[in-house]
Amino acid sequence: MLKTVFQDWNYNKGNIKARLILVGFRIAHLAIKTRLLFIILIPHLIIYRVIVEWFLGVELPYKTIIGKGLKIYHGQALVVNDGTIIGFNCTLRNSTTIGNKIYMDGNPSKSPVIGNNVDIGCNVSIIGPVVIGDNVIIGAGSVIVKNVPSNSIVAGNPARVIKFVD
Ligand SMILES: CC(C)(COP(=O)(O)OP(=O)(O)OC[C@H]1O[C@@H](n2cnc3c(N)ncnc32)[C@H](O)[C@@H]1OP(=O)(O)O)[C@@H](O)C(=O)NCCC(=O)NCCS
Ligand SMILES: CC(=O)OC[C@H](N)C(=O)O
Repeated sequence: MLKTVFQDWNYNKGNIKARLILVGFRIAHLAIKTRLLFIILIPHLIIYRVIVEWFLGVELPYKTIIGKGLKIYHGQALVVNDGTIIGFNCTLRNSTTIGNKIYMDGNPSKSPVIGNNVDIGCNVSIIGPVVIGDNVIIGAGSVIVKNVPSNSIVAGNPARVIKFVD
């Protein structure tokens, strides 16, 4: 866990806000490991929620699974559903939502699964049980409701592949 914290720290050089959010998140995430850790971490979970969610406007729930080396640029209005899985070396930006959808029968869908080295532009919505491959760039303002292949650049609403990268 310390290795992950150091990697996040290095990846967010000069970005004190992202560093604060990620140290808080990594500690909070330990609460999923055991019931005892959850109980010990209750004060931290409350402080994390109030500072990061209410004051900084970033909803990164402690249950979310996120690989090391996450970058958060301009962390405003960033909302991630707690069932989301994000790989390593990914980037999140402002005004982005990663979440599920509610079907007509009232049941929620699964949340997105995002691969490694995925750079998500600003104002992006990734909704539903979609899988995003590795080495992907998602253009600003994209709406993603379908799977995205690895090694691609996608953009638009609905998002489409605009390029494949080597
Ligand atoms: C997606 C992105 C990486 C593509 O960059 P690129 O590889 O240089 O692509 P190009 O500028 O050559 O554009 C290729 C085509 O995709 C379109 N396109 C590019 N970005 C787009 C976007 N965000 N939404 C819709 N279409 C887009 C272009 O209009 C162009 O279409 P055309 O071939 O019909 O003319 C980039 O445009 C982008 O959106 N990056 C996000 C960065 C970001 O969020 N910055 C904000 C910082 S807070
Ligand atoms: C708003 C802006 O251009 O930010 C640049 C920043 N490096 C990013 O990619 O998020």
